[in-house]
Amino acid sequence: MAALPPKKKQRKRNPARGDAGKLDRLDSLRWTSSLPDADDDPFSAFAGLNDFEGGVLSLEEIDESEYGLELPKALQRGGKKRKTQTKRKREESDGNEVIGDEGTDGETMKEVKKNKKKKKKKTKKAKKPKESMDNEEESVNVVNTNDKTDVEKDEEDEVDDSEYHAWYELRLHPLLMKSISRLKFKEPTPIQKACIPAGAHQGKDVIGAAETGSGKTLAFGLPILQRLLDERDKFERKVEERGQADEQIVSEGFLRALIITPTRELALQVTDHLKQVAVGTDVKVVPIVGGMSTEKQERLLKGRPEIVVGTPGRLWELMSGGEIHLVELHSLSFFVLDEADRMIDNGHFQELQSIIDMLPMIREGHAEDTENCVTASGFQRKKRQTLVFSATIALSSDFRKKLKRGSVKTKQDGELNSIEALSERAGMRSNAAIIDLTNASIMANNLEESFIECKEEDKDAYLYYILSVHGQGRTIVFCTSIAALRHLSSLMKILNVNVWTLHAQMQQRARLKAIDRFRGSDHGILIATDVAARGLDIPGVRTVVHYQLPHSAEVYVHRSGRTARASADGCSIALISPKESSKFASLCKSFSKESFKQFPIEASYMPEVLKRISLARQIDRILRKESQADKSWFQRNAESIELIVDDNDSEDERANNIRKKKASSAQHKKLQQELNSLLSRPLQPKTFSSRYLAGDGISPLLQQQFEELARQKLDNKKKKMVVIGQDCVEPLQALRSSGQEVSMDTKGAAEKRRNLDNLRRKRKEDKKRLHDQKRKERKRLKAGGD
Ligand SMILES: Nc1ncnc2c1ncn2[C@@H]1O[C@H](COP(=O)(O)OP(=O)(O)OP(=O)(O)O)[C@@H](O)[C@H]1O
Repeated sequence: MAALPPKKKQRKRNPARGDAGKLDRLDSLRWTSSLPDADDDPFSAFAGLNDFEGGVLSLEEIDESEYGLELPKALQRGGKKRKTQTKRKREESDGNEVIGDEGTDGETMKEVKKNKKKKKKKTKKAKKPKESMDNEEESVNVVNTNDKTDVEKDEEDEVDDSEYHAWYELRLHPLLMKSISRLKFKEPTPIQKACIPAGAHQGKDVIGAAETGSGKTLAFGLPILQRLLDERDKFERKVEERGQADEQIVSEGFLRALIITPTRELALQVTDHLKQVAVGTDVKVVPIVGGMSTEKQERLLKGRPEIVVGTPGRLWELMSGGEIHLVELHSLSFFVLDEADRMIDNGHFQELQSIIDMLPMIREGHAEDTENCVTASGFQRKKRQTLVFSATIALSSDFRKKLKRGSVKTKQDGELNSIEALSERAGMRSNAAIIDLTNASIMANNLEESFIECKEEDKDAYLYYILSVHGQGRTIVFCTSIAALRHLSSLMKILNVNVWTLHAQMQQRARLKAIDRFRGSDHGILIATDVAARGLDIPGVRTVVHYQLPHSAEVYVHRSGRTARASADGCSIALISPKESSKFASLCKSFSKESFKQFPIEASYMPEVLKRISLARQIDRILRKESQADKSWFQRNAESIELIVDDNDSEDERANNIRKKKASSAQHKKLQQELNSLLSRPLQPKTFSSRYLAGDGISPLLQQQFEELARQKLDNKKKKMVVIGQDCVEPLQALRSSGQEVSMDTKGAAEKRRNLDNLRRKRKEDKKRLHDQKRKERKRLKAGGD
């Protein structure tokens, strides 16, 4: 085991330098005062709050091969030294001299083409010897061995380079351009366009804010890869010029970029995304997250990956244990906080703070302190860059000034309580590029938001309506508490609605499997807590349902942002109970929204929906009771095998329990039969008539469905009855065709909320006064008695 991490170095405040700029928006969106009381929420809303880093999980090993985390074979056998990459890299990069700052736009793409041809020839040649490749060669590249087939496949696809001209001005390395064209990203997204020059070519720190799904991962990922490839090429040129190979330095592989994300799933996704872009390069990307075996991760780190993506908990566990690759940070060139505000949000960022304190100190205008460095190359000793990204970052308007003065405030006990304090502590410089591309509403442009006002107890029915009438495309249903999630998933299963669940108390393997299965199902339904709110990038999510409102506007933004990603569209539906209405109004106020679309409900479906829900709830109750009864059965059996269990039931009580169980089983059977008969026929409006296709007061949606039905009936007279609504109209379409804009009385709601807060405060003060009075009285009586 390596030695403990070096002691924290004392930091100097950065001297003021550079232009002062102001960021005059992004006020905090929080509505913390509205945190619901436990009794506000039938599912005890706080149960799911502790989602950070996955909550309490057993560290069951996940199946590494399923997530591309397997170790190189040579390492599995005990860790052989990495073969020098320089030569191989040089072969691959032959003719790639026109790169980075030195290349011109046109030349960069020409190089890609030229290399493609060369590569084609080489791949053909290389194919045979591959089988006889020695183990050392295999160990060199975890990514490349798998990736070569991708590259080969890609090369067979003819890509019209002219389609990618929008990327030219970003002057990316030819190998990166190759990946971009393979991924068919025709042009950089605005945040990529803005961040890549600052991060990749000007070596600046960057704070980036842009809407969800806008490509922020590559906005920080491409600058990292660009700089690594650039440095490598320059180094190789130098070596060639000198005529001697100082390969020791480069081939040893220090940690160059440390990317921290708030959740494990996000870390794995970011790793995957970067690997896709790093195809064909030697750069290795490794995820370090909880839920995997620590030993295996340590072996993974023996491969000396240049980029590590991880969650704070596991990273700090390994760092504080002296894991050599993670504590040799003198060559670290990038420190990245993805979804940075989430790290602040949650009170448990002690580990993150400790990690930041391990980073070598940066003095403005100097290379970082490298007095303890052993072999860092001159190229690697450049300044470390700090990149901080999120869709919802709140910065004070004078943040840049504060950075210059070094006066960003931390809490009194030295805890980092803001993204600003965190950034400064990580070494952010005052000339950082602050790029805020969020619009006034912060929401993604292609997202249609809507709401349904309903009683708390009717939420299940409305959700069932959405899923069964409009069950098109993937849907994510967000709950605030795990209790609500469990209730919902059980109910939906009883109703034969196939759902997957994701929450922090699940084992890591199950969490990843749920995501994988959801990803693999075109009309899948995922019921999740806020552990899935941030960063998850699953294509084809058409609808997000907020079954319970989240505790902050930021979380609402991130949840909704699981749909309408990249250039796709999508819709969100918030189910609002009377108790949540003032919270919802605050939300509208946060986004300066004066009106909101009401999701159209075809009321004539509801009697049937409610009937099914009522049966399902009764069955659910019986099942719960039965599982309780099963526990006492278990206790009885435990006794028979001499297991000591607490059981004070008398014989009579036991007999009684068995009788009850039998009775409830019979009732269960009856209810299930009734439900099955309802479920066996399609859900249809009560007023539906197969003979008359018109009626007064029907909604545009129903009208549209009737017309569709009429068309189909005409087409094929023998055809069976068409199911209205099902498989017809997805939520976004229904919303667009018949959603009504409703103006929000944000002032009235704010007033109501203030009154409620005042009332609560007054009650609390009265209680305290009464308590004090009683205490004094007791004291006085006691003194009198003495
Ligand atoms: N230039 C591009 N052109 C087209 N698609 C892109 C481009 N860059 C990234 N994407 C794709 O857009 C999707 C969203 O990207 P990404 O996950 O990085 O968004 P994000 O801004 O980080 O979102 P969030 O804030 O929710 O975490 C991904 O599927 C990614 O592959």
